[in-house]
Amino acid sequence: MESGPRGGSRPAEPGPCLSSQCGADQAASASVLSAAGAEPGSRTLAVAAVLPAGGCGERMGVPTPKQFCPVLERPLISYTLQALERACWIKDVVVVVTEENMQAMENIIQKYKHKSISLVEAGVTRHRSIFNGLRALADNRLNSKLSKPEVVIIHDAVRPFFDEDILLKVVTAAKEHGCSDYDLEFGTECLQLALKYCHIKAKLVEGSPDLWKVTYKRDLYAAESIIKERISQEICIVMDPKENEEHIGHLLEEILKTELNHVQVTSQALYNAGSDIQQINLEQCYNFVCVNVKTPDFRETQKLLSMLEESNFSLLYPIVVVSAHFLDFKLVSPSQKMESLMWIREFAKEMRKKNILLYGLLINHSQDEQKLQENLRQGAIIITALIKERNSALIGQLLVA
Ligand SMILES: Nc1ccn([C@@H]2O[C@H](COP(=O)(O)OP(=O)(O)OP(=O)(O)O)[C@@H](O)[C@H]2O)c(=O)n1
Ligand SMILES: O=P(O)(O)OC[C@@H](O)[C@@H](O)[C@@H](O)CO
Repeated sequence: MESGPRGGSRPAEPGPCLSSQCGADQAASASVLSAAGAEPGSRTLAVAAVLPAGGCGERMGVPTPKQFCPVLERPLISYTLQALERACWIKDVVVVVTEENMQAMENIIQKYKHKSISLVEAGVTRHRSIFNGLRALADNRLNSKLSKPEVVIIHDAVRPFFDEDILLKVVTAAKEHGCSDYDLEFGTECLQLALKYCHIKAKLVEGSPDLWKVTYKRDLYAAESIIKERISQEICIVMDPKENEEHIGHLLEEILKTELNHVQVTSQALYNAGSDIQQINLEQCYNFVCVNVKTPDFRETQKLLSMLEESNFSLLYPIVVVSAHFLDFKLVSPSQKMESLMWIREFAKEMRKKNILLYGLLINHSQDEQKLQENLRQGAIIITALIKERNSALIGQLLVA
């Protein structure tokens, strides 16, 4: 964290936060930042961020620099940018990358629709990279769009987990606090450098445990597990309200709630294929179970898939769709149904290209209430595993409960 030169600010642009929270949070954060501002009239503080991303990740031991390593098929740095973009009050983000990775970084920005980003060439050490980023902000030489900030957040591109609160704390402290000898003695090398070369007073703010840095290969696995867990907290069951799908759908909902007592399970009806997905409040949900009871078997699944395809919900995270088919195995054997269900294999390949993981599940719709409960429980276990694992090797498979 460094204090930057004073200057104006341009309107904040929300990043690709799929959440509608951005607006409300922005207002709350803006008032905190205004309060932190020393100027009369509660002017909002001009804040920018520099992300050093010019390292080669030697300790990771893989040829790709760790900031570009895929986590659930999206480069790690994109998660860090996404987390920064939740703080809509950060006006500009300068990402510092090596010349050879400049194009790769441009592609990431374009693909994941990151906003307000400028690229600067890295230096041979982390501190030189940071210096290049700061200089670009100070000189305003990158392009006329960059505004001179009062506070600059410096955040390693390889620390993808943090929330807006810690950013606010650090920014507020940067504005408010003077030097603490203790922090300078026992803080990081950055604080020493700030004092030695810039005579800038610094304050150490305690971070949260999730601020850890991806350094070794095991950290990439940990990051992937954390992300998988975060996006598995909500399941939406989709069914047709007019058919007996509703009844079986609610039974499945109850059992999933019991199996996964910390996970939010909701149910939704899809009224017609053309309806806007936002209207049915499926935002921020990355897991769907479609209940198909009557023929044509895939009506609900197809409706949902076309809605998901139209939306961009799968841009940032892979979406799991489980197409659940209820058959009474006494009346219709799974093998009889197999042929019509084979479409799922081809369809799943298509969906995969859109980052939607489609799985099939046959549940024995037994007339015996106790057996049905048992089958639903087994189905719930399979659904849970599919959602938690997000295994792309299993897409298009028909699992049986
Ligand atoms: N010349 C450098 C070196 C590092 N970094 C960045 O500084 C952050 C933290 O550094 P570190 O974890 O040490 O990254 P690497 O230098 O890539 O890793 P290693 O030391 O294992 O080579 C990373 O985002 C890294 O890309 C940078 O911008 N420029
Ligand atoms: O080389 P290490 O992994 O110990 O740390 C790199 C640090 O310099 C870097 O992460 C800064 O954020 C610490 O101030």
